[in-house]
Amino acid sequence: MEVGFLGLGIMGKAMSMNLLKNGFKVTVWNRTLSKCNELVEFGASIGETPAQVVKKCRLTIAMLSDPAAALSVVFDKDGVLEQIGSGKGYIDMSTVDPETSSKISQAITSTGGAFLEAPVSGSKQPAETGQLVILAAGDKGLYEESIPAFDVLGKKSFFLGQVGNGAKMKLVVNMIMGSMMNAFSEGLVLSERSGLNPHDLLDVLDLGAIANPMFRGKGPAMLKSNHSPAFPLKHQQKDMRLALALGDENAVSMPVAAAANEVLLSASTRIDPMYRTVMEISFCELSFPSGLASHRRMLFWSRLTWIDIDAHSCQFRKANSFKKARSMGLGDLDFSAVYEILKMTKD
Ligand SMILES: NC(=O)C1=CN([C@@H]2O[C@H](COP(=O)(O)OP(=O)(O)OC[C@H]3O[C@@H](n4cnc5c(N)ncnc54)[C@H](OP(=O)(O)O)[C@@H]3O)[C@@H](O)[C@H]2O)C=CC1
Ligand SMILES: O=CCCC(=O)O
Repeated sequence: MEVGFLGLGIMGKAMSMNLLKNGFKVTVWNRTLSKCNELVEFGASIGETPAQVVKKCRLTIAMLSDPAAALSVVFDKDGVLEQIGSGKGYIDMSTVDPETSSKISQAITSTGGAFLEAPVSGSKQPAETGQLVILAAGDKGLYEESIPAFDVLGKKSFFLGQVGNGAKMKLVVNMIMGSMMNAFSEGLVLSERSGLNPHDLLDVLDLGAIANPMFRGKGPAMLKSNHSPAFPLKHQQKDMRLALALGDENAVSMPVAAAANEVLLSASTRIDPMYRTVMEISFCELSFPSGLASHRRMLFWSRLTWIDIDAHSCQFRKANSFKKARSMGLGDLDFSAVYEILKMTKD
């Protein structure tokens, strides 16, 4: 079976690799085209544009960051719409809102093409091992045709009916998950500050009624301040924002989710630009290694107080290397980094 794959981020790379390893012919495209090279080593072909991929493949899967990316890949020049039509199927597995999904669906089906939304539950590791949970909705015929691919990508597929239901289910799940991560992080900070050993807390939680794979998997790494990204913070905030909008549309008050969103939002909008500034400071520090002159220069560049510099230099030290730190913001770290933010705001 030949499939196209658009978007080779954390998830798309793992999923397309999985398809290749299981005997599928895969043609890949990514906005940053160089990311296709690793897949080519495993037998993938490259399409230079989304339109080229769709032209070549009867079935094309997309795994893109957010609604803007999902729309751009379909509607922009050289996009999916230029080549989709009767006899071809498009499956968007990105996490987006129901409106985005419906807009894409209408455009695809108006050409005679078939559309399925199929967001997934599960992160980097389940994507690598084919253990995702697939939340499909839309064209039932396309769903059935896609089952061989879904069987490789996931451990269970749900068909949830009309377009929008897959997106809604995914947003509800991630709204719960984002609130859980915030509560978990607060619990870890509270245990530390009140004189308990947070490792004991992990053991206690794991033996009780709220034990779950997320606390078990992420807890020990969080206590080591290891937040290498599986599910980026910026995507969790996007999902929380979209879930809150869904709550608003349905007159559901969600104060817990709204509070969790505030923490996620402050991470990506308030702290992230400061974090980037620290990267600039560090460049200065390299150019002017010591003395008052360099300090003044740093202050001039950053427009922050010394206290800010100290606080954010701590964040800089958490990045594994200077090169990595330069190219990352906090939003690119795993969503478990919300723990660091809660620690900082409670300092
Ligand atoms: N990571 C996870 O645990 C999970 C993620 N998801 C969802 O899956 C989707 C992908 O997540 P993930 O792989 O982690 O994200 P990444 O940030 O790792 O990858 C995002 C992908 O989208 C592409 N992209 C971003 N903006 C555009 C644009 N304007 N036009 C074209 N391509 C664009 C990126 O291209 P480029 O390389 O050029 O930047 C990259 O291929 C998201 O919707 C996320 O919410 C769902 C379940 C789990
Ligand atoms: O959307 C991301 C979900 C991450 C997970 O299920 O662990």
